[in-house]
Amino acid sequence: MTSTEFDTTAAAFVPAPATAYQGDIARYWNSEARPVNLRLGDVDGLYHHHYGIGEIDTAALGDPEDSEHEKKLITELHRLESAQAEVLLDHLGPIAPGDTLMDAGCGRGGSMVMAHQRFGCKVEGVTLSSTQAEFGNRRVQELGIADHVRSRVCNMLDTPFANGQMSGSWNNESSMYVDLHDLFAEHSRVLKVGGRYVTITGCWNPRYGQPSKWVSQINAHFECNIHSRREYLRAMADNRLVPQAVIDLTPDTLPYWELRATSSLVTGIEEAFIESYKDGSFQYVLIAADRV
Ligand SMILES: C[S@@+](CC[C@H](N)C(=O)[O-])C[C@H]1O[C@@H](n2cnc3c(N)ncnc32)[C@H](O)[C@@H]1O
Ligand SMILES: CC(C)=CCC/C(C)=C/COP(=O)(O)OP(=O)(O)O
Ligand SMILES: [Mg+2]
Repeated sequence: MTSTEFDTTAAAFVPAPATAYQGDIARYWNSEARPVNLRLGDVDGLYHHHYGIGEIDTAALGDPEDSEHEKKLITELHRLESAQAEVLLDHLGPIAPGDTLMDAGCGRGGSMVMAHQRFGCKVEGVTLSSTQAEFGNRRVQELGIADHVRSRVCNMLDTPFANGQMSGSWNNESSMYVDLHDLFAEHSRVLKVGGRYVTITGCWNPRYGQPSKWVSQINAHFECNIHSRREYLRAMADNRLVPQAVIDLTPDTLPYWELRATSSLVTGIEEAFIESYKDGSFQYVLIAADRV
């Protein structure tokens, strides 16, 4: 094994879940195969489990009566999901090819591939799902980048990485499955001083008062526990993560949801996202923080 290669035996090891809840989440993602995720990923081989941002390209969508319309709609939804990951990566700051990044809750690995393609760096992903880790590792083998990008089955609250090993780390729609104090303690441990942490997440808005019925519906749909914006900022402050940018992406994600609601790939959760974003009870937020 050369110094640039990963030890793939570590990627194949599947530990027992730390809690019964984590076992539920592992089972959930092991059996997930929704067309809204797989058909979008098939567009260019980047498989995401997050949502999209940006304006709809109506010219690319063309005429709704066109026989190719559904295919164009899928391509457009996928473009918006990749645009979301690009915005997350924009906020990591300068990353060098010799750096390592951590993707906490990496899903099928689309964001990790994009990070490597942009920075040339190593990317370590952790997910509770062995199906997702195998999928991600197969994909990077096909792309010939398995020496730089690796997924493993691992609890993001208790990773095998060394103190200060990471130049940057992120959660892309994966922080609603864990306690935020435990999560940010782990990011703070693995990040070097001066490293950057970024999250894009859905959070309930403290200005609304308490989680709305729509937020409760989203929690039940995904078996997750959405936190408030206040909780994010407090848990970061308690763990040496100092926000450098807090961006409300809610207006940028609404077009994605409104377009998705017209597609054949709807899953039934579209109304809860659209209504909660519109009534102000739920927000789609990016937070970038410096590890100090
Ligand atoms: C909605 S998906 C997001 C996937 C990915 N970040 C993306 O943008 O495509 C949520 C992910 O969080 C992971 N996850 C949830 N709790 C976790 C934990 N305690 N440790 C590691 N991964 C976890 C799940 O396994 C799943 O991969
Ligand atoms: C913003 C919030 C609250 C996200 C919850 C986490 C989640 C399930 C994200 C999308 O995953 P997915 O891409 O598998 O979902 P879907 O099948 O709906 O596209
Ligand atoms: Mg999806």
